[in-house]
Amino acid sequence: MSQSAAETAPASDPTDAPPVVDARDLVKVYGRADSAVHALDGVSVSFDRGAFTAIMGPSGSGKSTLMHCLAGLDTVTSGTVHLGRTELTRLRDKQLTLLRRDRIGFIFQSFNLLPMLTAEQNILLPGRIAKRKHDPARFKRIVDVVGLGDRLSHLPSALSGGQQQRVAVARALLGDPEVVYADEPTGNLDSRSGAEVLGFLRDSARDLGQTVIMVTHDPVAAAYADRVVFLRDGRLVDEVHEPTSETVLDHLVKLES
Ligand SMILES: Nc1ncnc2c1ncn2[C@@H]1O[C@H](COP(=O)(O)OP(=O)(O)OP(=O)(O)O)[C@@H](O)[C@H]1O
Repeated sequence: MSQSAAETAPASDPTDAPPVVDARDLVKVYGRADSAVHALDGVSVSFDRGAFTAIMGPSGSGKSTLMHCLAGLDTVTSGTVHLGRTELTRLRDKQLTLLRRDRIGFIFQSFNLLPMLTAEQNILLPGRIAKRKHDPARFKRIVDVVGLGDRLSHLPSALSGGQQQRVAVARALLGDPEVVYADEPTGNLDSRSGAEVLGFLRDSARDLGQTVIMVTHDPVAAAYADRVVFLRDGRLVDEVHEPTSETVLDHLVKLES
């Protein structure tokens, strides 16, 4: 780069930015000796800021294990996981709990809302537990984006499945986490509500620079991502950029054959 170009380059050139999440040579073995299962068998993968990535593969290929190891929900047998500059795989349980609370957002298939709290209280709960002040402008923006404005005082039981998952999405996004992990986020939703939730995840990546990593079985859901990585037998075997449901399905069929 010439000197003048270097002088005018933005202070944080995204091409220089380290990945938000970086996994190197991950191995996860469950059980011992004869009953040992190599759920992850040397996986190296990284995820850039603002990227929406889907993890796919046949049943038992290691998708959930990979996500749990990336998110510090499970320990690895060997290998490293970094979140930014922090090596998760070196942290003790208490430090991991704080890291998950403060730096990671989670969205689960079963929504995981507290039934006695309103939608608004559910969205604000992680911040209250962490004794973090929330940014009212961000709260309003996220609630508007996910279309919950007139439902905030409702209990989860008075909300549809799609609305409950939107509460979970808003809850995951509010604290401005470095990464959001979504585990089959549309598994319990009809196709229209599922499409809405996936649209919010895609928009949060594009508009808010949110890094999103999603495990899914559904090629239609994966097509909302920027990139799909494929696992088979605990190994990363393929990836597709700018996926469509057809290209994802083609790859899955090849993997299963
Ligand atoms: N706690 C555990 N103890 C023993 N084996 C396990 C455990 N968790 C997962 N496994 C095994 O590890 C392998 C990978 O499982 P994992 O759940 O990660 O796959 P997956 O791709 O998410 O599967 P699915 O699509 O069916 O949810 C499988 O062989 C599974 O049986």
